[in-house]
Amino acid sequence: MAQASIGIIGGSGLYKMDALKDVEEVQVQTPFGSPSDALILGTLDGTQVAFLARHGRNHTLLPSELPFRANIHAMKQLGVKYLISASAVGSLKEEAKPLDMVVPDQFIDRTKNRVSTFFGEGIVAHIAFAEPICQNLSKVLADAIASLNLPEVSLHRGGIYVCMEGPAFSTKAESNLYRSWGATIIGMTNLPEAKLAREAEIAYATLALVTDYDCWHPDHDSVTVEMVIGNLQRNAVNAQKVIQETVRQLSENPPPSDAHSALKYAILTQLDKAPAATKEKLKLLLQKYL
Ligand SMILES: CSC[C@H]1O[C@H](OP(=O)(O)O)[C@H](O)[C@@H]1O
Ligand SMILES: Nc1ncnc2[nH]cnc12
Repeated sequence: MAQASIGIIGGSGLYKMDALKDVEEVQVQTPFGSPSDALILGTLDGTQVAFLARHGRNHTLLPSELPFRANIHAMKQLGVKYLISASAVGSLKEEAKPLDMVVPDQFIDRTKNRVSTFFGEGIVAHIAFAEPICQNLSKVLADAIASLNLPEVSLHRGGIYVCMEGPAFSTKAESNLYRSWGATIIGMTNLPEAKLAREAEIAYATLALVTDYDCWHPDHDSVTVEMVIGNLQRNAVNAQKVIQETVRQLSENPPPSDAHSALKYAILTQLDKAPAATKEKLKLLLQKYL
């Protein structure tokens, strides 16, 4: 199978990368089922990347229905070491305006119904997640945004992404609660993905594209799908430029990442005593440690 060390997951409104060349669709099968869609392999300025539409290319999957494990496992099978997630988010702070870009560094988990580990069935692992997003990859991403000087787009380095279950948007009481916690943005997808990427020893960073002020702002209408997709489409060209520039910088100077050895001290179970079937299922993640 063709390989790519850089992966891109496109969220709501970002279902393809227009600048990809030499495109090849790959149907990847995993021990955790099928990914959200075929992965699209192609080159960006000569660098091989793998792209996946998180909700499927026709947006047919709810956040709670996303096959997060299959998506990350598929990226791992293709050799991905750096994963950039482009996602629509609501803003919980006045200064993060629609069309702005946030590169968050923390999460708060408000999901209820997500499987966010590859482990279990006889093999126990606890990854460190105090720093849930790779800071070195985030720096490359944020520097790429800054270097483009995009008109009318402010960059916010760092911030807390609240990951809610959905699919309904928040109540005003919830939105104000998250504001009182100091959170910056809200979405429904990035936290399980970041956990699984860490377990798969893939560096993960979020390019959060602000589409709305959720429902707390007295001077702005409450979020609707129309608002999210409308603003995302207005920003899609910028988002793709950012991804292209990030890929260019990563290919020239791939940074070290603690994520690349995340399982080193995380596995509790003595692997020589672990069930053979589970070892086989997790072979791709564990092979370094067997
Ligand atoms: C279409 S509005 C809500 C939807 O948009 C965000 O998706 P993604 O993170 O994949 O860009 C949000 O998380 C919800 O899934
Ligand atoms: N306000 C919001 N809440 C949750 N997910 C979102 N995605 C985009 N805007 C959002």
